[in-house]
Amino acid sequence: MTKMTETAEKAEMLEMPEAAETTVGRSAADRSAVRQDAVRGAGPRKTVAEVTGARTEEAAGLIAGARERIDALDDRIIGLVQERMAVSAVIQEARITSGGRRVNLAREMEVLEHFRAALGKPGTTLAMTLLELSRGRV
Ligand SMILES: O=C(O)C(=O)C[C@]1(C(=O)O)C=C[C@@H](O)C=C1
Repeated sequence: MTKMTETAEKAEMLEMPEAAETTVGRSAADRSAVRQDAVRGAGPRKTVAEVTGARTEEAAGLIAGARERIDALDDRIIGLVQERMAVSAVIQEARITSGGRRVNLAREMEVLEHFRAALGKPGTTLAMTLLELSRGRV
């Protein structure tokens, strides 16, 4: 298992921001972080350990890659939630226009049970949030 480079490790241990700013002796992951900081005009940068909680470059690299996948998944989840809200609005609009009520509690119970069966108690909480986002948009 590869340890953090000596320079990076020393800079972290001694809390030397000026040393931490240099790219010399830094891992590829650290150099990438330095570039990202420069792009967004950030202040003193954090070490890989601070950003990822990892203590080795191997773990830091794995975490960085997995976080990219999580960000991509979160984007898709957000897109799906927005799509769900739009479909729900179509249903509610049709029901209200036909003279019915916006809310249909029996259906909401089905949705809650669907999520509870798949994800347990936190699934119910998630479904309640989805219903809150979907209800009353028309
Ligand atoms: O299925 C319906 O009848 C809807 O109106 C959709 C929906 C939902 O977003 O799931 C929204 C409001 C209702 O109270 C019940 C469910």
